[in-house]
Amino acid sequence: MLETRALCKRYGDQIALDALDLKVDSGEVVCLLGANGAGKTTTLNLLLGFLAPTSGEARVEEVVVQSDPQAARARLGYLPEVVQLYPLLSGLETLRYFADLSGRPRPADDELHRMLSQVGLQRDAHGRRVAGYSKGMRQKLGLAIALSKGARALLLDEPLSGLDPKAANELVALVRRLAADGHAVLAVTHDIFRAQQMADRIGIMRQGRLVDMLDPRAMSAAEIEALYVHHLRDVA
Ligand SMILES: Nc1ncnc2c1ncn2[C@@H]1O[C@H](COP(=O)(O)OP(=O)(O)OP(=O)(O)O)[C@@H](O)[C@H]1O
Repeated sequence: MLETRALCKRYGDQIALDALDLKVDSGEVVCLLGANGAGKTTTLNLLLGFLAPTSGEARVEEVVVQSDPQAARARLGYLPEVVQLYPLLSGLETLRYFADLSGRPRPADDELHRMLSQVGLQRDAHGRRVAGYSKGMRQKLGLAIALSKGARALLLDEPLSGLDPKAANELVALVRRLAADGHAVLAVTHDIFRAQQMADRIGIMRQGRLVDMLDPRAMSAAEIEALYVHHLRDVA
């Protein structure tokens, strides 16, 4: 569902992304770990069509992003690190607003309630103003917005940052449920422990390159961390 083929991004002499080959299938969660500047956000931005590649290509459900960025984006759900919401709207009104913005017929309120419940927002929160939502509730609402397009491919940028352990656990469980439903999820994170819980595969990036792909089912978080640190040391 998500694919990059020899994807490169250069800024002058600076290589932000170097020949990335990556595939995320339906039902799969892939987490990308990497130090600051490793190329993680560049990867997401190329898949979103926010950046043009220097060479190679990015595909969303076989649509080449650079050829048809609108069609590719229509197939993508994106959860940015900081979800921008209107504080005076309720969760339900927020979904109505984004549904209207999309230009597609707005789903009935029952369906919007179902989407909010699907991401774990309790019914009594649906009508409450977003201003009173916790960070975890905002992330869940952000995911509901992403899902309300019907997208099966999801990009998550630091989805767990700033969440307390309970909220982080809930979000991890939600991402696993979405994968079980057939979504393909690519998540960027610095959280090795949560990546181990959430991912089917963990990619380690360094200086624009994917230097390792780990199976978190076969490793403990401590073993993943040790390998990660080893890769970081290689640079120094
Ligand atoms: N507009 C730009 N002009 C020049 N260099 C850039 C630009 N955007 C990104 N870069 C460089 O590309 C490289 C990859 O950046 P990127 O933001 O993808 O890293 P990252 O892995 O997401 O880091 P972080 O964990 O800090 O978010 C970095 O060296 C960065 O300085």
